[in-house]
Amino acid sequence: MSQPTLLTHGLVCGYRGQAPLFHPLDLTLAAGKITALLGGNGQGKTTLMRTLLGQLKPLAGQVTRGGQVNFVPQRFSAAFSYSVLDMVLIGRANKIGLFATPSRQDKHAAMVALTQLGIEHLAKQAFNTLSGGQQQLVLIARALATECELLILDEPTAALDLSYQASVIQLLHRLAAEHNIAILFSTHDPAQAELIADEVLMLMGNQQYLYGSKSDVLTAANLTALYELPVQRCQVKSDSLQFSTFVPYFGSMNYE
Ligand SMILES: Nc1ncnc2c1ncn2[C@@H]1O[C@H](COP(=O)(O)OP(=O)(O)OP(=O)(O)O)[C@@H](O)[C@H]1O
Repeated sequence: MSQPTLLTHGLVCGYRGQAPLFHPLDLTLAAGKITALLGGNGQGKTTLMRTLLGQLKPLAGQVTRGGQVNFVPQRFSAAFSYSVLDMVLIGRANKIGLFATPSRQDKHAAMVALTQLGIEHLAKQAFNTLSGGQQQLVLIARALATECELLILDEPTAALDLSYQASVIQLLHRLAAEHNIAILFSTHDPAQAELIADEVLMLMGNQQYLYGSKSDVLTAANLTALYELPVQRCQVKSDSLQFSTFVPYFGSMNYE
């Protein structure tokens, strides 16, 4: 078993005066492993992530962090008109030190992160003038530049076109496999979890959740129960491709 980078024991999340979002959770995020977080709207994915990060206090239980954690939010509004390069350099603030200016090495690391996401051409542009999807890529680059041990990403592909979705999913896989980073990412797309996750946490509503290996948790039956619509596992086979994915059936209406 890889080294745990984050552990929770009996963790209960939620907001004061409201029922807990789910039953006590023992979660292990281990180096080199990817955990996908699925759940319907409002089931508590963002709340869980913010609790793991220490931004929200648990209602009960403990979170133990064993390394540097970085977070990629869904959205971020910058108070000033930073350039994209400056935004990524902010990710290295802990390495640069108070009142120091970024070194050549810091700028190189920031440019490498932008290049890994295929957006180095945006380096000089103002962050506030980018599209939502471009901003999302910059936030991922900023997290990459921190060289952290655990990366938590809130729907990192939500605003991205299919091509950038593929880049980000491949990048997450590479970060875990080659750099031994522990990754937790939330998604509404079970096909992404199927491609790269080792473990899956599925928030089912009514305080219930399923947590375990991808093969145990990410099944058509569980997804059908989660989304309350039929979801089928499909095998895609052609001369050059072979993979398994999930296809939802969007209702009984006749769309012709
Ligand atoms: N600051 C807050 N105070 C009180 N309740 C909140 C607060 N933030 C979120 N909630 C509630 O907590 C529940 C979980 O919200 P959360 O944002 O964690 O869900 P989510 O699974 O991330 O949803 P989505 O998939 O729509 O992003 C929701 O019912 C939401 O209304």
